Amino acid sequence: MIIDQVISSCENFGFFQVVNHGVPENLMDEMLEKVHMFHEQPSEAKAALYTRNFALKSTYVSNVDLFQAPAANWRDTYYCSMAPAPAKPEEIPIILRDTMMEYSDHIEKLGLELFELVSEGLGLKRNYLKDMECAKGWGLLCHYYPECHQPELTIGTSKHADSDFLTILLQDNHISALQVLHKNQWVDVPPVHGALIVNVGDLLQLISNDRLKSVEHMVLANLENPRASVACFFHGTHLEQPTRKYGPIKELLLETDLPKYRETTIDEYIKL
Ligand SMILES: O=C(O)CCC(=O)C(=O)O
Ligand SMILES: [Fe+2]
Repeated sequence: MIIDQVISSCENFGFFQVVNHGVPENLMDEMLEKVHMFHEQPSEAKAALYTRNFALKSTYVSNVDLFQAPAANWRDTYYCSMAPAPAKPEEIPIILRDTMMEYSDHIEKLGLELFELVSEGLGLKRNYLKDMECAKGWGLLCHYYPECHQPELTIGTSKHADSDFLTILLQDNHISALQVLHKNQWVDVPPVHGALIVNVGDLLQLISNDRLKSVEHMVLANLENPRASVACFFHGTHLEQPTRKYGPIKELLLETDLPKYRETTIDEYIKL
């Protein structure tokens, strides 16, 4: 039953919300609280981490794509690489360290379970996506959207689909700012306390040959309060294996169903 629900949500919406996921609710609340605390420190306390050198495993930056994107987002991000080459504990800001390590243990388990469910839902062996190492490379993006005095002129996160296999998103409890595109309409995804959001990313769309669709989403800026979120990106192992190519999974191609994508490296896809 659960497998059917997961797969039909991924096919029809590109995302779903999950409860009873095994991540303790108080840990989720604590994680968000710590993200607020980290970002709400004075700039001097965060300056040492501020960099656009994304080869580093623990970084703080305003707008990852500031110099490439047509417009800036009203958003700052602390990024921490978790696998396969995790940041050293001492590289993680002390405010976030313990909570983040505990949270990431739970998220790793949940991620593996989700890849198992998706594999089975696609009619593949339970370990198929895990064996493809879809769950092997991942990191946490701790976003912060300060309150914005001109929200009608500003966007928190502009429209995009995630450039990964799967994202597990924890969003702040008190603000509805996330929207997903469904049948050409922007639909609010208001926070549900204790729930996590799972997005299909572009790479899962690619390897499933469009059977699953990545979901376009964005975040509105808001006047009243700052908002935090934590996105866990299962982005593959392109840093460690830059030449590895991904294409539609052969077992999913029926006689009438030709590959919609050619094989590509993740770096090539990201550049495009
Ligand atoms: O802050 C959010 O709710 C969404 C963040 C997001 O879309 C992303 O990190 O890709
Ligand atoms: Fe996203």
